[in-house]
Amino acid sequence: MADELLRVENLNKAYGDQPVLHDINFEVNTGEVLVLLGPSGSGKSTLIRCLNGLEPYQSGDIYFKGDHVTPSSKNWQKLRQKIGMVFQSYDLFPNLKIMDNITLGPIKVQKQAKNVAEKEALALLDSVDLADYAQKYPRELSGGQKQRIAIVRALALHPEFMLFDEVTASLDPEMVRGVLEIMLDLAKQKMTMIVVTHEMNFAHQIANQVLFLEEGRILESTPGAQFFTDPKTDRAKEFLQSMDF
Ligand SMILES: Nc1ncnc2c1ncn2[C@@H]1O[C@H](COP(=O)(O)OP(=O)(O)OP(=O)(O)O)[C@@H](O)[C@H]1O
Repeated sequence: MADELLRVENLNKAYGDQPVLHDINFEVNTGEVLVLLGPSGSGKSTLIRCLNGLEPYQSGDIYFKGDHVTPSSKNWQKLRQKIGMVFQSYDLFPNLKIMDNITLGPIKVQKQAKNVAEKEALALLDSVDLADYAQKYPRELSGGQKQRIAIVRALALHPEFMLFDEVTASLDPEMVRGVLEIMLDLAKQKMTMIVVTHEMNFAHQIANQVLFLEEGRILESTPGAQFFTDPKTDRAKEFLQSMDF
């Protein structure tokens, strides 16, 4: 397919002798948002971590823009540079100011000139209404602000797609909206994303495609618009009900 960005074929993953992902197959097209849903322990985080090379997997194939990538290969390094990842815990460096947290990667890894990296960081900070915080330390920010910085830090590396793993799960309710709005904006700008979330209204708004996992298997792969109005499986219906959707 012309605009296919990522394809996963028959991915299997076990922790020790406990299988956690079984024959996972899916693809994501450029500009699309794939939302992973499923009960706790169904394997969503593990799948995201396999895609980013944080977890080895036992078998299966991953293709990026049609190229086969394997964790031991050079092109895997290239793939990782194209991926922006944001986790539940923001992982900002506590001893670095916000500006330095954001520009560290662009300067050290991508060899950008400091003034160029800082100019872009300021523009990104401005886009999330945090330009005034450039010279502050992470401890001076709220959880929601830190998470917005974590997103900006990932964007500063010019990723071709973004992985978001429950980025609002540890935030106070009043902080959640600001972070989700940034993700909705990114979707409008056609950033390709894979998103794990427990926020069903947000998932409904953002998903082009939903993968519903249970016990490490994809029970359904359904267009977002349909999943939330007419899921294919009873398990997905029960799941949505359990999430008060
Ligand atoms: N590092 C690990 N070592 C061993 N087992 C693990 C490890 N990480 C996860 N698991 C197991 O793998 C399975 C899938 O976990 P995973 O965290 O991927 O689920 P999840 O769908 O993201 O759950 P949640 O919604 O609660 O975050 C679970 O049975 C979990 O206990």
